[in-house]
Amino acid sequence: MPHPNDPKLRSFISVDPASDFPIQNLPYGVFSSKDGLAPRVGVAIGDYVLDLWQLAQDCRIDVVEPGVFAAPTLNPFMALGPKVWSNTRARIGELLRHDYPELRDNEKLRRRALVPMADAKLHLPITVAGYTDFYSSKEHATNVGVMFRGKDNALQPNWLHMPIGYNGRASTVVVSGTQVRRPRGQLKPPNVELPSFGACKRLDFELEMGVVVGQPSRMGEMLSEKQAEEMIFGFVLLNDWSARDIQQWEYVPLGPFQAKAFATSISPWIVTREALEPFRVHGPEQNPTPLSYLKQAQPNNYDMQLDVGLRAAQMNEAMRICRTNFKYMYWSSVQQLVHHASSGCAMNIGDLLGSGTISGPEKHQRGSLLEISWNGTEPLELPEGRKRTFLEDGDSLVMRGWCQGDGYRVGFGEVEGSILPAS
Ligand SMILES: O=C(O)/C=C/C(=O)CC(=O)CC(=O)O
Ligand SMILES: [Ca+2]
Ligand SMILES: [Mg+2]
Repeated sequence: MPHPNDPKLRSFISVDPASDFPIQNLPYGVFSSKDGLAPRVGVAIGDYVLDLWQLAQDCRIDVVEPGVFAAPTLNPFMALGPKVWSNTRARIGELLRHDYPELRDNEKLRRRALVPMADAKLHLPITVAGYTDFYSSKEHATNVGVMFRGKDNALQPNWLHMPIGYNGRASTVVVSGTQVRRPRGQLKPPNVELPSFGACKRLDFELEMGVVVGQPSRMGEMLSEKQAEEMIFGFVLLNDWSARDIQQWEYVPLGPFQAKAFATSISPWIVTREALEPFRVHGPEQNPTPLSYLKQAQPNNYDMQLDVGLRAAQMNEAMRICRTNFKYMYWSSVQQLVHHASSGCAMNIGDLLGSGTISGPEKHQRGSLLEISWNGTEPLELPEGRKRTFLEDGDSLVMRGWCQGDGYRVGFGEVEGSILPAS
């Protein structure tokens, strides 16, 4: 049997080379369709969603209990562990191959199991157990540090020794397409003496990737690089919406709180770690050498292109405002997970780890408006004379990500959200 990542594989379903969802990808999600059935587990292939519950009911995927695919969340499937994840993906890849007749030639089953993407509603794919957000792009941390604390205190002394993070809110993680209401909070601009409570005036996005943790670790247990890697089920695109004015006033000394608690958006498709395997690369050199528990024996970064578009209410299409790459991250997702468990903190199935804002060395690689507009001092020019320092009501933000293979791409689709006025 060919390897499920083989670039030569083709499906009997025709897939455009520019599609994010060729047979080499097979990302998992939760969907419902016009048939009135409850939300269940599916896999994206070209312009279709493959209904895994229908396939399993028909005994076509015997590696798992059909019940796990009837669930409105991937948590029960993730609980089965990496061997089952891998065997299931291999079996789905086999069923979709152009030279494998079992599904290809069974018209009745095909009609039940292949739902046009256009008819599918995509749901939040996991029950988010906990949400942690890191701060692992050196370029982003330096830019924010310069703006918030000045050039001499930009990177704090701990930053080069460990992945810095904070515990965020799982309760407000939403799926792409969910509208985001402008938050209210305490504001105290530097030139004003006392704080007031009101609508955020400096609403921002943050371009991030999210790691979906698919296996638990025990309280008190440390993780090796290998153990941490094997706990990672896959990745999603993540937008850590941020209220910069609330953040600037509240963050000392415990870090972001309400500024980042009102909404975090993720893409509906989880691209598996296994599908990203061919795109592994080394991250930037780490100097000083990390303490031994954080050392990496293998490359744990990914060559993944990322772009962000902004569409104001009056614009027909989004304008690209950032183009960067996940490979620039200083601390890898594996190091973040190892560090997260290093005190004995238990990890749960369904934990979501934000990578931290992904910026890069160049100006066009800045992953937030805070950096793009340099704290509001260099407005971004949109078509027809419009300008932006931060997000306005009605603005829509779209993030995309993909790894480019030879003649195909392994992509994430998009995470989109638009801004509603404060209530
Ligand atoms: O105070 C600071 O230095 C800034 C902290 C953040 O903005 C937290 C955050 O979300 C980090 C990130 O996404 O990289
Ligand atoms: Ca963030
Ligand atoms: Mg958030």
